[in-house]
Order: sequence, then structure tokens, then C-alpha cells
Amino acid sequence: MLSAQDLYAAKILVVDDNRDNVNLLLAILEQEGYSNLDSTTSSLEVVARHKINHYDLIMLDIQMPLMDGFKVMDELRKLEQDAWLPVLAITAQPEHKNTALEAGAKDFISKPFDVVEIIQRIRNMLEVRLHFKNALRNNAELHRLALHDSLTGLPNRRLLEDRISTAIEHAKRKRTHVAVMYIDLDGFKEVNDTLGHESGDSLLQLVSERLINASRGEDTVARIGGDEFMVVLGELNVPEDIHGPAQKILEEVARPYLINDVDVTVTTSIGISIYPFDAASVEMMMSTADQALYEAKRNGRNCYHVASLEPVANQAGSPAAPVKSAPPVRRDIP
Ligand SMILES: Nc1nc2c(ncn2[C@@H]2O[C@H](COP(=O)(O)OP(=O)(O)OP(=O)(O)O)[C@@H](O)[C@H]2O)c(=O)[nH]1
Repeated sequence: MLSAQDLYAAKILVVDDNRDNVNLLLAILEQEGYSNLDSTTSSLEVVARHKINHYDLIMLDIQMPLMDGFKVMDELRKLEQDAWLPVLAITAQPEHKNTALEAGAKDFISKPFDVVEIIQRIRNMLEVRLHFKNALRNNAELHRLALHDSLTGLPNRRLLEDRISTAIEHAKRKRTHVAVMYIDLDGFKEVNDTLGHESGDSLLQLVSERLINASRGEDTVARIGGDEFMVVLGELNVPEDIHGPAQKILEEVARPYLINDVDVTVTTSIGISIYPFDAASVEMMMSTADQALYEAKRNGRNCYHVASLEPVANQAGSPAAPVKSAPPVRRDIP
């Protein structure tokens, strides 16, 4: 819903080469309660100012020297390609009214000014403009929600698949490697069972932050459900480059968390697939990483397993010691 506060805070630009007309319109607007007002007598300034200020309404005189209102609207339309041109044309010439509407103005006011009419037309236009802006904002929010996990704000599976696909395309062109890490917390169910679901949620949020901190800005960290996350690392020069990030994630996640004054520790297991060795498609990358995760769990948890590589034996009696895969055998990129 649009509030009176929203309406009166709308950004309005008054453009007329006659300073008296500008002052009169500003006085009418101020008297009505509008507080975010700007003005100019130079039509040449309108586009540059709109670029910076994104006005909700531009009251634009049509007959002006150097650049008339029609030319100004031509330029404004280039800025507002998918949007709604917030122009209220001002004209003394009856024959300009239709032309102004055809040129993109949403409405017009005539000179000499009729104050009651001006106030109503401004209000009508602003209502449409502000509803339009809200709709755009809501659309953007819906789009964000469709692609992100609501608990952690991380990309969800849908966005993740897109990112893996882009990373593979990039790697094909650059002849580099992509790694997909399938990350699953060890014994997370026990946290829920002993501390409650809310603490479990907090832990998932804190783990998300740790994963982001342990990754590069260009990597994608996603939550794909429950206590399962994925990290996509692009532009690996050699497959061996995965050992550092995997080890870092194991260590970061394993540092203690303070949740409602309780120290909580949790470890994680990671399955890793590497393009182009393990898989050439998004689905295969994810399912191969899943199988590798199964191996990591089987190997004692708190470790990572790279699908294409053979793991070395777990260090007996030391659950905290990660099982590392053997150094990879170098293969040429197909
Ligand atoms: N708090 C919380 N719990 C969740 C959420 N989604 C799933 N879970 C719980 O997370 C647990 C995940 O199950 P598992 O992966 O089998 O649990 P685990 O103890 O980590 O098992 P391992 O991976 O074998 O170590 C289940 O108990 C789910 O109920 C959530 O959004 N919040």
C-alpha cells in the first residue's frame, strides 16, 4: 500500500525556461506538502540529473530554447527503456498536448495554470509511478527468493546449477578446471535433538558464514537442503589446487560455535568432483560429488574425498585427522 508519506517524499523535478513558472510550480508543490523538490530552467540538464536522481516525476515544459521537451523525452526514453517515463508535460499550445502524449509523456498540464487540476494530475501520476516502482521491487524480491535459500540467504539448488553450468562453459574456453564440493555436516541431527531445532537453524546460518569466509568471492556457496551445502570453484589451474580449499573448509567448519551460550562443535565431510576428469555435465558433477561424499563418510567423516583420486588410509584412532586423497595423477584436459 502507498502511504501519504511515500507520496509526499516522491522526488520531483520542475523544468521550465521561465524562472517565474518554476517558482510558481514549486510553491504549489510545497504548499501541497511535497518535500523532495528540484528544479532547473535549462532543458540540457534534465537527462543528466535524472540519471543521478531517478525522479518519480518530471514536470517538463515543452517549448524551451536549445532543446525542446520532445527532444528531452527522446533522451529520457533511452534511460527508461523497460520502465515508465515519469513525465508530466507542461504546454501552452493545445496542439502540443497529443504530440506530447505520443512522445511518451504520461499526462499534461496547460498554461495558464489551474492549481486544482495541477495538484490532482500530479497526485494521479505519482500514484501510478510509485505503484510501478513497488511492483518492480517486489518482482526483484520474488526473483531473489526463487533463487536463494530462505534460512541462510545462500543460492539454492536452482541458482547453483546455473553457476556450475557457467563455470563449466568458462573452463571449456579457458582450458581450466572446475571443482564441485558436496558438503554434509557430520552428526547434525544430534544438534537438533539435543539443543533444539532453533539452535540447529543458527548453526546452519553460522556454517554458511564460515563457508563464505573460507571461499573466494568468485566461488559459489549454496545450500541445497538440510545440512547439505555445495561450493563451486572455477578456474583451477590444476586439480591439485583443490586440496587447499577443501582443507580450509574442514578446519573452518570444525572451529567451535557459540549458540545460546553453549559451545557447539561439528565437523563436515566433503565429496569433490572435478571437471573435466569426473564429469562433463552439471548433473554428473553433482552426482559424482555425492558419491565422493559417500566415500568420505565411509572413510570416517571429517575428511574430503576427490572422486577421481584414490584416498589414502584414514589415520586409525584419530577422527579429527582428515583423510586426504592421494596426489592426483595428471591427465591432459580432453
Ligand atoms: N534445524 C534444522 N534442521 C534441519 C533443517 N533441514 C533439515 N534438518 C535436519 O537435518 C538433519 C539432517 O539429517 P542427516 O544428514 O541424516 O543428519 P546427520 O546427523 O548429519 O547425519 P550424517 O550426515 O550421516 O552425519 C535431519 O535431522 C533434518 O531433520 C533445517 O532447515 N533446520
